[in-house]
Amino acid sequence: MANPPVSAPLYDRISRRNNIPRAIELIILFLLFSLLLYRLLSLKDHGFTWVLALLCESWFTFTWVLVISTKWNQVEYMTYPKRLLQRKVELPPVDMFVTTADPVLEPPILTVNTVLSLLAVDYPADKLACYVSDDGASPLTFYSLVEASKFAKIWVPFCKKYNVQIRAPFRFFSVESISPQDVSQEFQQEWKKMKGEYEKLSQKIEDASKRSQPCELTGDFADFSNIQRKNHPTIIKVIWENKEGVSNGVPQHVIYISREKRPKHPHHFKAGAMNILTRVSGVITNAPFMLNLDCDMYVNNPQIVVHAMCLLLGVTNERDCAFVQSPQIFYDGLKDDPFGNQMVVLFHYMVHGLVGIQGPLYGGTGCFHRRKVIYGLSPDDNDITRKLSNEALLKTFGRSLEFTKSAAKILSGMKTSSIGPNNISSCTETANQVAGCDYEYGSSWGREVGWMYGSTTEDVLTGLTIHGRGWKSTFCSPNPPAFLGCAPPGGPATMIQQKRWATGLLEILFTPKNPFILTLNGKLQFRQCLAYTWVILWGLRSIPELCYAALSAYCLITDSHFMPKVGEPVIFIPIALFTIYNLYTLSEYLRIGLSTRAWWNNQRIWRLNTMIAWLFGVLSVLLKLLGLSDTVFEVTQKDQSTNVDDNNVNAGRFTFEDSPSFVLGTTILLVNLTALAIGLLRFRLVGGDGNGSGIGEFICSMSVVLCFWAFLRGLFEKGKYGIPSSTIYKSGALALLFVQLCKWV
Ligand SMILES: O=c1ccn([C@@H]2O[C@H](COP(=O)(O)OP(=O)(O)O[C@H]3O[C@H](CO)[C@@H](O)[C@H](O)[C@H]3O)[C@@H](O)[C@H]2O)c(=O)[nH]1
Ligand SMILES: [Mn+2]
Repeated sequence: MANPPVSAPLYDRISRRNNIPRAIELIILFLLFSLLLYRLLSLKDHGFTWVLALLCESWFTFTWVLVISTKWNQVEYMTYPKRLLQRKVELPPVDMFVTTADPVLEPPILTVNTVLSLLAVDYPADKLACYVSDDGASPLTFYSLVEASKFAKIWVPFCKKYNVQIRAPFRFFSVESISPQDVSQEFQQEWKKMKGEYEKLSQKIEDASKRSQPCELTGDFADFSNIQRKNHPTIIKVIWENKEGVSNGVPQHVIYISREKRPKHPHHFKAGAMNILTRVSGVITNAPFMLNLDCDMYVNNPQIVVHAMCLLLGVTNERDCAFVQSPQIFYDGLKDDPFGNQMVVLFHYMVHGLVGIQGPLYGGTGCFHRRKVIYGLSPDDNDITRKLSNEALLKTFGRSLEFTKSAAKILSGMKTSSIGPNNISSCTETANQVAGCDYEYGSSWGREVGWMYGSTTEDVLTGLTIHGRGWKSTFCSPNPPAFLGCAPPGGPATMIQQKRWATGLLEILFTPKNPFILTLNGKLQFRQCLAYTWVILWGLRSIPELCYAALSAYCLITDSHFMPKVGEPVIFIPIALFTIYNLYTLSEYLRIGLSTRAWWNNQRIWRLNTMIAWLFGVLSVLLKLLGLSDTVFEVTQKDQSTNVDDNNVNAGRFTFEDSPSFVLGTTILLVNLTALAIGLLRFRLVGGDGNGSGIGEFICSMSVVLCFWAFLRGLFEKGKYGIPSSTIYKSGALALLFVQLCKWV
């Protein structure tokens, strides 16, 4: 095949055809409106149940409008890295960031693998630097990285020589667990050697983690002695510095940062860590592009940096590409997604819909940023010079002259072709200064520049701010997938994560950067605003869903109804809605090759997430608004492999613990079980007179019970798969209370 001309585009933007889904979505909307109309017209003949049902259904309809708008034009990007390489242009430098926060919840071997996979990407090594932020201030993490960097010196050349695809060794050796047969003798030998070396490395880290200290805290480790995790000075360590230029294709620098922490200073969780990474790298390498990864997400496609560059460099107008987001895809996903945390469908339809509006949300990991965008630039900033005055720079970026100089370079678009000072130690003093916990006071960090503060989903807030300034973003989903991460392993961990998301998203509503303000006063597009609204109101959806679940139970208990009766022709509306909606969501799964089982699991788990985790999210935002407690970023537990547990047999099973979330869940289940029992008993004794509860209420309560199937099983199980008896007692009492209340009302 002839080479494409040098002017061939670096990417294509392709619209998906989705006329049939659109039509079905509109039918569902029509049915929803009909239901609302019916409620309104018959409101005066019914009591508060009707009003409550009307309110809930209005909210569902509102949500559905947001969904339709978001999914309307779905767009994909195709990138052509070969064309970029053919152009023989000089590729720009990239600073790569990794965040980790807790050596127990986030085993260092994971961080090590993420870093190794980054160091081995296919990109000119002299353009790359890697910075690791450790909010755990853990000597174990530092030790692991030091050991890993030694291994990197053989691992990176090995990957590049044989062009291996998976460059995170733990995956490479588990996917290809036996030495490959159909390859050269030489490769087989090196493969064995490499496997041995990697095993040594993991053993070292494993052993170190069992000791109270990984090694003696002297020399390079002295900074870690006598420190507390939440109270210590900045620790910056140059793990690896390539003074004599690049050798063996290993990137220039690997730098470890544990920012200063003091009990009285807010540290803003991950957003704070990202800002420190930005500033420290700013004074050292100051690359115009930055890639950020969570510690639990490794590079799965070594070409990804070049793919991203196709977009970042390929757009004719920079405003079309403030950042390049890759999808979150997870390795070792359990079959049929029992915890509903792989989010494949969400990404496939909703996110691609966003891609067709103003671009995907920033997802916190797997994202390439333009540094100048992070520095607060707008696409049509005309008065750059005003921003570049010394005074303005110091006010915005803080008191470090060196840093403001580096920021000025970025803002004025000065090219930095290769990176770094030749000697990092010359800038460690500045680096320490900008990593200090009082550095940001009086500056614009977290408000106008950098990662934004005020939400535990700093990613969405930061992306929203960028879109609000009029930038667009792009999506990069090459094959094989760019990055693979690990999903929370099990019931409680998923709940914690969902709760944090709902909290953080709702917090955004109460910041000056909420999507409505940014649409009115800023440059957020209207439909992008609707999409953001859909996301940030996740938590609030818990209330109508809970009311709806309670409503059907209430009706069964009191022999009343909130659905049309069987005799009425309008019963057709809810039945059609229920059927079409479920078939439609099922088809979304089947169309992308997922199973019916996966659909079923996801439908159920998302009801649980909504009713339980999101409600607690709403509560924590309420407590914050009332000034009673602040929201925190609870780090999710990571396992290297999600199915080491009990040899896979129990891998997908829900686990429980004694926490308010599970009390709520168990209560909902018990209430609906009781209601069904009461309803059935009455039906058998007195028969239906057509005025009390009917098929509609039964179906609703049955669906709730089906959604809470995991809890139903949990009632009868022991150990971690069983609901603790204390939880059952509390829920039982609450359920009884509910039944009594129903009778009194
Ligand atoms: O004080 C903190 C807390 C967390 N982290 C890091 O933040 C990342 C994400 O934390 P994790 O517990 O894995 O949360 P997830 O819910 O899995 O993260 C998703 O949601 C977050 C909040 O929306 C985003 O920041 C993440 O990128 C996105 O993957 C990890 O690398 C942590 O080490 C810090 O650096 N400092
Ligand atoms: Mn994570």
